Amino acid sequence: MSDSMIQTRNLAIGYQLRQREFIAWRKPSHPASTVVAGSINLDIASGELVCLLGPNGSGKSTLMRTLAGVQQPLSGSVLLKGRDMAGLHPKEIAKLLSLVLTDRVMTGNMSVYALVALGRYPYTGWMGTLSDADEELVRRAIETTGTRAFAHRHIGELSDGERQKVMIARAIAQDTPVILLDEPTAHLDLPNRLEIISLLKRLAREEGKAVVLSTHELDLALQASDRIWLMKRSGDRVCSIVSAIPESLVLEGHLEKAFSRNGFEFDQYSGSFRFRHEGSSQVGLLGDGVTAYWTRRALERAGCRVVQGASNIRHVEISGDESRNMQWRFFPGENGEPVVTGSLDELLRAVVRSSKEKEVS
Ligand SMILES: Nc1ncnc2c1ncn2[C@@H]1O[C@H](COP(=O)(O)OP(=O)(O)OP(=O)(O)O)[C@@H](O)[C@H]1O
Repeated sequence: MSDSMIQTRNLAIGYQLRQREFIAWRKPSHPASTVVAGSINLDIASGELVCLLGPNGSGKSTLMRTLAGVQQPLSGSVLLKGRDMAGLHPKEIAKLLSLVLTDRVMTGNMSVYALVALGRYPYTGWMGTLSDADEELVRRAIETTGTRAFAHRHIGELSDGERQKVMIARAIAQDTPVILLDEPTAHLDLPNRLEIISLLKRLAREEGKAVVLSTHELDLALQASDRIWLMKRSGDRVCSIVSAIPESLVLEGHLEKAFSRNGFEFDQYSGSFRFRHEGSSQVGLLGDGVTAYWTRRALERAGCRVVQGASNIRHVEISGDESRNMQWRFFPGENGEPVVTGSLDELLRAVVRSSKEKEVS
């Protein structure tokens, strides 16, 4: 790819054993390092937003740190704009790549403006004096991230969401073609998560940045990313990474396999995991649209196995115009009188009552 920003070539990531551990464990067969993931061949181009997904402990932070040059690869290489990172001076790397970590920053007494201005350090002299152009970039980063309202405050006084935006502002002020973010949406409420993801999408689309963020938000990753890097554990506990567009990962069953747990099932239609309801009593459901969808969810939660369109068993018929005058008719079967309800709550009580009566008889 000609506008490739980061490429990895046969990269292996992980940890060298500390000398004490190495001596304690030393046997001819014992390795001197722990490989977290291997055979990693990834590529991100400018203008792309990539989400890095994977179960806890699969190695997302380790990969982020290795891509950022904060941690050495065990083997293989990382290329930044086609140049091997191992041969680049830290200042050169800082002009190409910025890293946003979630850890609480130890700069509580620093003002927001001063922290964002730190993003200009690769371009300033040892005194850190900002030129007019630097100041302008800092102001623009503050505007872009919507942090102007608290630019004069101290970092220690900010909420998690506000602080996260400031850390992103610092990365924007650093003005690098690549931005890496380790769990930028952790601890944030839904509106803040959406705001941060749409800001990152804008940076990719409008400013041509290559953005990689690690996250546990499956739904956001499926909606927002151009590509997902999914860390998958294989038999020997070393992870491998699948890189694909979100829809292919769902259709090919990779997400389901990577996060599968007993008691949960992956719904390929919504791209989300949900409780596996082992309902034994069957209930037919006649109706469609959003009301039918939530009626089905309610019946499953109450322990029913829902059979769409079946009217030859006990069943529910929905009528009404979605927003008003909704009616649920429950036919309990065996010539029982139908129960008509105007709310889902009442319907559920009628169905549960009938299930209990069936169990007793
Ligand atoms: N400093 C370290 N020394 C040795 N092993 C480490 C070190 N840091 C992390 N690990 C191990 O490396 C593996 C990957 O950890 P990492 O933090 O990269 O995973 P993660 O996918 O980011 O996890 P999470 O989703 O829980 O944040 C884990 O088994 C972890 O125990």
